Amino acid sequence: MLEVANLTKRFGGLVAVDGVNLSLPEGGISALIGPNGAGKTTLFALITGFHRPDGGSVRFLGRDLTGEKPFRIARAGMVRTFQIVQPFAGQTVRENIAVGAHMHLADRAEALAKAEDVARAVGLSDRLDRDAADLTVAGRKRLEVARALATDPKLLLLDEVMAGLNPSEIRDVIPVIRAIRDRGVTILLIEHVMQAVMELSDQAWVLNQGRLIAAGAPRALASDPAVIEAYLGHGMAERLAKGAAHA
Ligand SMILES: Nc1ncnc2c1ncn2[C@@H]1O[C@H](COP(=O)(O)OP(=O)(O)OP(=O)(O)O)[C@@H](O)[C@H]1O
Repeated sequence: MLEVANLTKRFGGLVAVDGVNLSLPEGGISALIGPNGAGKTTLFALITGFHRPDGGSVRFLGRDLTGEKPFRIARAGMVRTFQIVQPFAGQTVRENIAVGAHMHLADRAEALAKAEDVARAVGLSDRLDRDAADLTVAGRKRLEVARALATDPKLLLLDEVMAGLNPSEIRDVIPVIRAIRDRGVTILLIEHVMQAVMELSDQAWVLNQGRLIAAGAPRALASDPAVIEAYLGHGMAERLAKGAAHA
């Protein structure tokens, strides 16, 4: 579905994304993980047109979308969410979601009806008439997902939708993401909450210092020495293994 080849982005002397190759099949949930500053959000921004790559290509459903504008990429069916949610204050939750629905629906009534359908899917039905600015952090995260979902994406890229949520809020969001997958939307998520990565994703890629260093089933990656070192520092895999042997 999504083919990323040799994708590269530099910020001055820093290579934030360094020759990344990634092939995402249609269906299911995949995760992109890695330590802070690894380049995950930059990779999302390159894929969805918010940054122009310095090299490499992005193909989606057989079309070359490299360097296209975000709006055109969204129209092609690939939409991202943002870590920092900025709802349109002074507008209701329903109106905020309808903004996404207008991507394909010119008619106001149809867009508002679509917003109601999407609000049900993300568990915001009871807050449709509230001012979006009054939502809690967890509510805003759901609103961000809803706005993206209202564009009818084929591939939804979720950037840390669980950041800032407490454990019970995280537990509540996991089935929402599964339900979106069950609607036929393919999902790629950036997530630091490992419990969620383990529960949700079929496969994961690990990014470190702009490079992909591992890929596979999330449980296998958790014991991969290269992944442990990326998160905890050089030599940690060996020290952990010795510790386990002595225990
Ligand atoms: N617009 C920018 N200008 C300059 N440097 C940037 C810019 N955006 C990101 N960077 C740098 O690129 C690197 C990768 O950042 P990025 O936000 O993609 O990482 P990340 O893996 O998403 O991190 P986190 O998990 O903390 O969100 C970092 O060193 C960051 O400081």
